[in-house]
Amino acid sequence: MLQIKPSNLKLIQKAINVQYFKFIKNIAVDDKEKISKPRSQIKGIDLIRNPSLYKGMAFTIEERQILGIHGLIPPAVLSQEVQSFRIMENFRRENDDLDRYISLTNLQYRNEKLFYKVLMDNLELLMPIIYTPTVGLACQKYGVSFRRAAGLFISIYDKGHIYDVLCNWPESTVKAIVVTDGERILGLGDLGCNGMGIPIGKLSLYTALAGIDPTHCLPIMLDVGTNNQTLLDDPLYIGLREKRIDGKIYEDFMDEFMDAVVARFGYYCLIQFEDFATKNAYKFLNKYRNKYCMFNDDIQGTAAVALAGIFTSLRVTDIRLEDNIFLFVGAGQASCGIADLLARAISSEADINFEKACEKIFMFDVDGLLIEERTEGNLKGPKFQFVKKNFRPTRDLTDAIEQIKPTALIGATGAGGIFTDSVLKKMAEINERPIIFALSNPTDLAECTAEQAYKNTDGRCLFSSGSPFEPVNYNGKTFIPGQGNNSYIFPGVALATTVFQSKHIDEEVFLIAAKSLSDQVTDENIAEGRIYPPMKKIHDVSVKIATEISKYYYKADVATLYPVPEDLESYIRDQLYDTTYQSYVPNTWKWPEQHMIPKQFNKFVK
Ligand SMILES: O=C([O-])CC(=O)C(=O)O
Ligand SMILES: [Mg+2]
Repeated sequence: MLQIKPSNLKLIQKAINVQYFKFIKNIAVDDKEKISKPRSQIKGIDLIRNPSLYKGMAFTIEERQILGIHGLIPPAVLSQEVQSFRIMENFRRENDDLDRYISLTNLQYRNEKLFYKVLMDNLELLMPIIYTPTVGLACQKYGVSFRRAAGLFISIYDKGHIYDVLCNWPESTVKAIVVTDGERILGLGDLGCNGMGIPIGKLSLYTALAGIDPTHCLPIMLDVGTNNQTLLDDPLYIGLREKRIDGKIYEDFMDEFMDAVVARFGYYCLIQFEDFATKNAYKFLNKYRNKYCMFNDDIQGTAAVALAGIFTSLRVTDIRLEDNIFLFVGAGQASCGIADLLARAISSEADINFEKACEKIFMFDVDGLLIEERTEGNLKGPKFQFVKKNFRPTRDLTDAIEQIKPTALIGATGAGGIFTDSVLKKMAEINERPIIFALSNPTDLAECTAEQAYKNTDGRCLFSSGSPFEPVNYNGKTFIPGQGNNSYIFPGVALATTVFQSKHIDEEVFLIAAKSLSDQVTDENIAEGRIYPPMKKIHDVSVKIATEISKYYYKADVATLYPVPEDLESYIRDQLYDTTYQSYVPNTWKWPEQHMIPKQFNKFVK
C-alpha cells in the first residue's frame, strides 16, 4: 500500500494541478471527431447521483462536455489511482472507526467502483471497518449514522404487498439477497431495524471478496418489530416501534417474502439468511432449503469455516479426525451448525454412521454440560443429538474439560471472556497442541483474546477467532491468529451459486467449501501459525472454492446454466466484477503517463 509523507502532500497537489493545466491546454474540446455518442443514456446531475456510473474527478474533460456535467465537479482530472490515494489519506486522518465506517459507506453510495477498488486494494485494513467488528458498532448506532437507503426495508405491514415493494428496487437483475430480521445481530442480540448494516456489509464482501457485481446484490431488512426496549424507547430509532410479531403471522410473512423474491427475481436468486434468532434460523432453513435457493450463513457458513480450521489444525496435531474429542461451548446455531457438519465429516472419513460420529462431540451451554443426567435447562432442538449420558453434571467449564479431555475447545457463546486463564491452562495441560476457537463476535464478545490463548498455552495452541485480532508476540515468536469468520466461505458459495444458477444449496456444498479452504493453506502459512490463508489471497480462495462447488453443482444436477462451460474456473474468472472505470467516450482517451500513480508520485512515496 502506498503511503505519502505528509510533508509532500502540498507538492503532490501542485503536481496534480500542473499536470491538469498542461493537459487542458492540449485538449480540443470542440474537436467534433473526438466527441462520439456517450455509452450511458443517463446524463447530467442524474449521472453524478448514480454511484454505479459516477467516477468523480476521473471524468475526462471530453466526458464532462458530452455528459453535461462540466462544472458540476471540480476542474482537476484525477486518475482512479490518485483518487484511491486521496481516500486512504483521508481515512488515516479520521478520528475513530465509526467515522471511518461512515466515510467509506458514503463513498460506496457516491462512487461504487472507487469504493471497491479501495476496499480490494486495502482489504486487511478496511475489512474490520466495513465488516466485523465495526459494522456491529454501526448497527448499534445505525439510528444516528443512517445516511441513505442502500437496500430494502420491508415491514410486517407490507404483508400482502411484498412483491410490490420488491418492484420498487431499481435493479431488475438481482442474483443475490442477504436478508435479516435483526433479532440476533452478531452476538449483540436484537437490534431490530438497525441490523440493516449486516446485510449491507455481507454483500459488500460478496463484491470485495468474490467479485460479484454489486448491482446484482440486494440487502433486505425484514422489520417485524423489536423486543429491545432501549430501541423502543429511543426517539431516534429507525424501525417499527412495536414488539416483535411471531407465530403464524410472522411465518406467513416469511413464506410470502420467499415467493415474492422468486416471482420478482427468479427461482435461482440466492437468498442468504443472516442473524435470525436460533429457533427461526433453523425453522426457515429446514422449511426452505429444498424449495428455494437459500442457505443460512450463521449455521452453514460458520460451520464450513470452523471445519476448515479443524482440518488444517489436524495437519499440525497429526491426530486423525475421528480420534479427536470436541467440546463446544454454547449450543446455539453456530455451535450446532459446526457440530453437525463436523459429524458428517467424521462419519465420512471414519466410515461410521452419523450417530457414532456424534459421540465425539460434546456440548456445554448456560446450564452446563449437555448430559441426560442434568436437571436444569432444556436438551431439545438441534443440540439434542449431542447429549451424552453417564457423565457427572457440571456447570464449571474447567471441570467439564477435566472430565471429557477434549482435544478441541470451540466457543460460540456470545459470552465474552468465558475461556478464562484456568480453562485455557487446563486445555494446555491435557494436550500437546490444543485447538482453541473463540468464534463469538464482535471482538468484545470473543471467548478469549488471541493473546490470552497463546500465553496460557505456552504458545502451543492452534487459535482462531470470529473477529480479527492483531498478531501476538510471545516468547520471541510472532503468532498470526486465524480469523475463523464465515467471510472465507459465503462469498465463494455465493459466487458459484449465482454464476451457475443453482436451484438449491445442500450440506455437501459446505463440506466441499471447508475442504477447499483448508487445502489452500500452505505449509508456509502453517509455519506462521495461520490456519486460514492470508486475507490478501481471498479473491483466489473464493474463486477456487466456487470452482469446486460448481463441479458438484453439475454433478448433483442443480446447476441450470447451460451449455456447461468447458473450463469452470476460467468461466468464473470471466464473470468477476472489474473496478476499472468505464469510458463514456470510446477510443479517444488515454491517461497521460504522468497521471498514473505510482510513477508520478514515486518520489513522494515513502
Ligand atoms: O458477521 C460475522 O462476522 C459473522 C457472523 O455471521 C455472525 O457473527 O453472525
Ligand atoms: Mg451472522
